[in-house]
Amino acid sequence: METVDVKKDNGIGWVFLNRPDKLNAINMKMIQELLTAIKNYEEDNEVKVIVITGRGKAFSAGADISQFKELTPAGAWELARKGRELMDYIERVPKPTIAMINGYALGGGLELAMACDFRIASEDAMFGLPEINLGIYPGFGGTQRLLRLVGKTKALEMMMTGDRITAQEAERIGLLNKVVPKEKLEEETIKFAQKLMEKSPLILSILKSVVLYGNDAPLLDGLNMESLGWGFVFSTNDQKEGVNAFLEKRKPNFQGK
Ligand SMILES: CCCCC/C=C/C(=O)SCCNC(=O)CCNC(=O)[C@H](O)C(C)(C)COP(=O)(O)OP(=O)(O)OC[C@H]1O[C@@H](n2cnc3c(N)ncnc32)[C@H](O)[C@@H]1OP(=O)(O)O
Repeated sequence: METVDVKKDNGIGWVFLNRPDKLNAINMKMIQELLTAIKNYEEDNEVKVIVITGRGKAFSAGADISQFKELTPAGAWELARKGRELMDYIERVPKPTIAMINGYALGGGLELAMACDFRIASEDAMFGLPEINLGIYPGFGGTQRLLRLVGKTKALEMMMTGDRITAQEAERIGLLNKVVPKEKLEEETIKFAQKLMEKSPLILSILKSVVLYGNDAPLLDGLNMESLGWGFVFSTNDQKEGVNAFLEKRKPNFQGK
């Protein structure tokens, strides 16, 4: 692949945005290659957790602005649609996803990070949705995802001013799970991923789909989905293993079945 590279290591499927000289700006090629990488990891039983990060000094400085110059309305719609489809796919992939944010996460770069389940950032990372300064607005799902993550007040402030915020501020408003020293970013991300890998991948995927369903549904529908899923979990071996392990005072050995 040209714009993305991948590496499998101890249950983690790493995805590297790989246009460091352009601060990993996201073009159509990268959208396609990211989708391929995620789909491959979805099918790969050795991959339990997917981590997306950037090569170089940025996670991603957003959609590639150079492609906007000649964009027709139809082309803009296609780009927005393909980008959104990618973000929606990442959000719904039935494995935990982590954005490991190693620098700027701006515009479409932040939208990509927000499509992941978790965001871990180095303390010098910077965040923002500066699209408004280009006479546009977030189009990879950011208007909706930021709203749900941090609430209307901060979401509108970030989108309407285009101002950047620090990692500390991003953590304070609920955009990040964790901020860590730069030199510990990879180590802390791996630790977090390992914690997830100790759980049942099957139950994690059911849990994820229940939570995502509830994020977009009326409360009663979400609660019903929770109860149904909760019943379904009792048809799995991992539920039996979890309960037996507790009663037998040992660590569970989940098989994802
Ligand atoms: C249709 C669907 C759209 C979906 C909605 C999403 C929209 C977007 O994401 S719009 C883009 C939003 N992002 C930005 O506005 C950030 C733009 N970049 C910057 O402001 C700066 O690059 C910086 C503050 C992030 C870093 O500044 P600095 O350290 O001085 O680095 P350079 O500006 O010299 O950048 C190095 C190199 O990278 C190119 N580049 C950076 N960002 C982008 C980008 N978003 N698109 C295209 N190219 C980008 C920059 O032009 C430099 O390239 P060279 O000039 O060839 O060295």
